[in-house]
Amino acid sequence: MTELKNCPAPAKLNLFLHVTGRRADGYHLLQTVFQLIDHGDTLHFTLRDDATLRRVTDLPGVPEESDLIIRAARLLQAEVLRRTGALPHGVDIAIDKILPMGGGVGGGSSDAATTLMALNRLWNAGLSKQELMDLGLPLGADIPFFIFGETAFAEGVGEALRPVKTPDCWYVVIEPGVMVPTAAIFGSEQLTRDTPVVNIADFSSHYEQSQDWTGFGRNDLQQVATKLFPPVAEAVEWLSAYGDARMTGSGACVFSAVATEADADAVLAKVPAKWTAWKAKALQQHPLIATKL
Ligand SMILES: C[C@@](CO)(OP(=O)(O)O)[C@H](O)COP(=O)(O)OP(=O)(O)OC[C@H]1O[C@@H](n2ccc(N)nc2=O)[C@H](O)[C@@H]1O
Ligand SMILES: Nc1ncnc2c1ncn2[C@@H]1O[C@H](COP(=O)(O)OP(=O)(O)O)[C@@H](O)[C@H]1O
Repeated sequence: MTELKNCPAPAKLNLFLHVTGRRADGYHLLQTVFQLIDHGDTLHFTLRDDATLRRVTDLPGVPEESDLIIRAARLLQAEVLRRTGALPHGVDIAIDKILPMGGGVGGGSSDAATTLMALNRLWNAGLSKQELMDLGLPLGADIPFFIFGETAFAEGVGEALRPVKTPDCWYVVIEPGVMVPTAAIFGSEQLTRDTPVVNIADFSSHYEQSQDWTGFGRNDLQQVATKLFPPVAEAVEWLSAYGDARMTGSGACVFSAVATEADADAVLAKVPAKWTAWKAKALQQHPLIATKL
């Protein structure tokens, strides 16, 4: 095999996100549910004759060397060299980028996760799922989740994962048009860091009992993000007229659950033209799992 085309890198939504404490190194302890959705980037990998790793698509604002795709590929290439004593082939990586950057939908992390899974296969590197997750974690806390490959209840900084069943619904997602820097949100003095710990059963029973689409818990990062970035507050306020609108991750995207695709279309038809908005269906599994990558 010399190429892998059309590899999906789906987005995630944080259905709730609680900050429950802080580690000694300053990183925040979280509880969250990562929901996979059927909207994302697409990556294409072609082996090269030399050992060079290249991104062949321009991504404005993200230099090739700092792209998480290239950084992930480099990490795996070094790991293969360490294990086998031989440097694997280089690769050209093209990306159809549709996910907003700094949107809280995990685009960069998902791109990196798909890269690790695809190159593990192309290079016959033979790393286990857990080994790939461990390799990806230093690049970004969301990367292990995308490799885990199932909608999950997460703890720690997001790396302690358990599969969880979530509603089989649709989501309307609004991009408020700003990029929210994650560090600024976690670094804010206004952030509350003491939300009581919940159980996975609390989350599951919420959806068994609720008759509407009100979400479980809340996003503790939302209050800080909406104060610092008024367009996020505006999007939450607008979408709240149609359901329980909340921010995903550290923002900026805002989402609301609806029962059907037709319900999503009805809301999308009313979204003000100044915002980009889209619909997505909840997924229980990463689409790459079905292709046995
Ligand atoms: C908030 C979440 C929720 O899924 O996702 P996004 O909204 O970014 O997609 C993640 O926890 C994002 O984790 P990660 O992707 O590692 O964040 P980065 O952008 O690398 O972190 C930038 C900075 O935020 C702080 N940070 C990040 C994560 C965390 N649990 N505690 C922190 O204090 C650290 O200071 C870190 O240096
Ligand atoms: N392949 C990539 N796609 C998107 N962003 C990337 C990528 N590689 C590096 N980045 C950097 O990571 C930052 C966070 O991007 P992203 O993961 O899309 O947002 P979020 O973490 O809010 O979901 C971006 O601002 C960008 O500078």
